[in-house]
Amino acid sequence: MSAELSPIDKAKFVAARRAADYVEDGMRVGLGTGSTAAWLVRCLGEMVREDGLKFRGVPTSTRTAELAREVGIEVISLEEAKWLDLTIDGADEFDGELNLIKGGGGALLQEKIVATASDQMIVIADAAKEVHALGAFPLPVEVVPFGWTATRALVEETLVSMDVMGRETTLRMNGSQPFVTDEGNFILDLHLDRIGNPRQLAMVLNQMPGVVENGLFIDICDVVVVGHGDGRVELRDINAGTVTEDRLDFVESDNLFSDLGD
Ligand SMILES: O=C(CO)[C@H](O)[C@H](O)COP(=O)(O)O
Repeated sequence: MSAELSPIDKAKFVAARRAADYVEDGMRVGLGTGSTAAWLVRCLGEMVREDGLKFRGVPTSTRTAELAREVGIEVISLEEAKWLDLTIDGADEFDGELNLIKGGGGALLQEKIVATASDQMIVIADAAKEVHALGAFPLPVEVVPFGWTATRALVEETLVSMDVMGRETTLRMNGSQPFVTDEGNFILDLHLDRIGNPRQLAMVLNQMPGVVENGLFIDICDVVVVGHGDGRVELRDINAGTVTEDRLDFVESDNLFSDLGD
């Protein structure tokens, strides 16, 4: 029941539920990864089953693909879709220009490919994800396993030369083994505190041998749907500014929210 969910889960839910309204019949939609994106996938599954919504989804991870199929969404590959009307995904941080850090769930590579193959990217996030400057959340960088220690050394040297604050770099682990992405790569997490020039850092990182992709999403996101634990939703549109809506009706909806909370 809704009362058992924490304010943060309610915030994620209302953001996801509001963003689901952007999906229309016939669309090809990129489906993000993470706990907020999982709420979205469940909401969309409900809309497919209960309201007859007809769309096809391109998942950004095996986890999301499994959940999407489970809830009744038609899943296709990006190759089949060719181009997407919309991608809806979570984020670890967003700033005032709607630039993002993503990859906390390790799916940044597929997420960036899918988002940039879309007419529009909508991010769903609880209000705690908003920052003045990106970088408090460790920046994920996907690297090929071959020579990863050399790649890490190069990344660290470059951060020093760019005078980026922080600079500690850790290999993401899954128990005693390195975490392996869906594409078979490793992830370095860059503990930077504050990124002064995210655009420059994103470009520099991607020029290094061994780096596959980084978690900075610059000029990719069009709208952030910000959820609050009391049911309020803010729409931050890169062109239209901020609109606030009271969506307690989502939280109080017995047949949707309470089912999803199980
Ligand atoms: O980038 C991501 C996965 O790679 C997620 O969108 C990000 O980590 C946010 O996750 P959550 O919604 O669980 O807070």
